[in-house]
Amino acid sequence: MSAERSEIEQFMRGLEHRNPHEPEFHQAVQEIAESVMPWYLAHEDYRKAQILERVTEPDRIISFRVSWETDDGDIRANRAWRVQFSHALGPYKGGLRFHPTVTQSVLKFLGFEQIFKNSLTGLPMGGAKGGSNFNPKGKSEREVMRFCQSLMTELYRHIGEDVDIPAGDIGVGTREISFLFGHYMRLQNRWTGVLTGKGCSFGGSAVRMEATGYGCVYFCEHMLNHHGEGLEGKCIAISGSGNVALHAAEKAVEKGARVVTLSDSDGFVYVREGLQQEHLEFVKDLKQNRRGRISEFAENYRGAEFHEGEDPWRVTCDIALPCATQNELQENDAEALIRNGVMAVCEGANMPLTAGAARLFAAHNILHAPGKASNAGGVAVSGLELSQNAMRISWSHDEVDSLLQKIMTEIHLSCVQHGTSHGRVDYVRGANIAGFKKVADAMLAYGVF
Ligand SMILES: NC(=O)C1=CN([C@@H]2O[C@H](COP(=O)(O)OP(=O)(O)OC[C@H]3O[C@@H](n4cnc5c(N)ncnc54)[C@H](O)[C@@H]3O)[C@@H](O)[C@H]2O)C=CC1
Ligand SMILES: O=C(O)CCC(=O)C(=O)O
Repeated sequence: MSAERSEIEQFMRGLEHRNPHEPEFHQAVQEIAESVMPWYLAHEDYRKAQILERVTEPDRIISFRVSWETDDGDIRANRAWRVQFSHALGPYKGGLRFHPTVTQSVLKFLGFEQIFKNSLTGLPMGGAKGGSNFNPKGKSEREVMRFCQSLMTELYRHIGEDVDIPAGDIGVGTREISFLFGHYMRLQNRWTGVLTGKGCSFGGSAVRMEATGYGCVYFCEHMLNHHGEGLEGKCIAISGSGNVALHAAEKAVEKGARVVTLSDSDGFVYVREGLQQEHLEFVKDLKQNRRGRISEFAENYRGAEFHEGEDPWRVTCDIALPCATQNELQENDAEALIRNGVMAVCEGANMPLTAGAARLFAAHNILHAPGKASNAGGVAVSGLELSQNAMRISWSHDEVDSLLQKIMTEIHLSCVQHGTSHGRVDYVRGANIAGFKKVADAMLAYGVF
């Protein structure tokens, strides 16, 4: 066994022992450890300062009960967390997720990834994530409002514009951010940019809603261009039908690609001719306002097929954009995509590939952009929202979009710079080393911290 391999195994054994029953967190750390270990071992100062051991231990985890009342007057209790992982590069920053699958392990993996993603944006932001096992599906507007207000009644003590600035994620969109923000103001009696993803008429930034999906397509285009290819005419399979999936689809269609799928947890829709803007508007209204299922799209449009209980990875495509959730694309899905000729996989979601699927793509030289690089556009525009709030100004759509494009270009360059060997770019390694190095240097500069 090589020295590197045995260091990784020894490090992971210790981490698993200290953090039992947290498989998602182990997976996210293992990916970073595999990428950075050779470089880490070559730098005695980082090793001596125990950077890897310290950066995998959250600064703190706040866990609390959220009690709320249903419309029928019944009392419910959920569990919520805020994982403040690292503020080495700036105030804690990262979304809130409301979904029944939320656990401490899921939020630790997301908070950990957020440290390096935020580092890649070049903006001064640390890494955090939070959320609750609350399921918004089937809840009335008033129930969601009462839940958000109860959650903020505890969370407000732990956040602040220079301390920790939450935002949205799965199950938390503009509606939820508005309820949370309104309640924060009531509790604190002051207006401050303590959350991002706010409505544009009350301190939100232009393009924040679109930024993750648009940024993912900008990154994908750079990755293709760098390898002598382009987006125009490419067939794209997208999973999910939420904020990230729909805006990725919108930008890809605008750039002349043929987007053939969208999905939710019930199944996927397939449109051979490619989705049009009119279809995307229908799904936006369906998901954001009517809160319906993707199958309703197929019921309303001839030529759209609904595949119940399946994910979209068996359709023939050039590019796959997984934009739903973690570990949604597994080894057998990767095999099917490779068999069908996929050339690039660009992650809109956080850690949507299992480790086995990622290994298969690497072994077949398929271009693979990890979420911490390709979906960083969302948090980057959140960073720009913070700047606008601090300056009490609003930038136009075009101003923010051009800054977003610039940031995605820089992130792509960082991946190329740190991930190229023998003429091939390993985007996973490049993103991990580029993101990690800045955090490690800051920790070193702070001394014992
Ligand atoms: N909203 C943002 O700005 C950012 C989001 N992300 C990531 O993108 C992904 C999607 O987030 P959003 O679009 O914001 O959330 P959303 O709540 O708007 O949409 C989530 C989508 O994923 C699907 N989904 C969720 N759980 C699923 C499951 N178990 N099986 C199949 N489908 C499932 C839902 O049906 C929905 O279509 C997540 O991984 C999130 O962490 C990453 C960066 C920023
Ligand atoms: O905008 C933000 O602060 C966080 C976005 C997020 O949660 C993510 O990048 O996964």
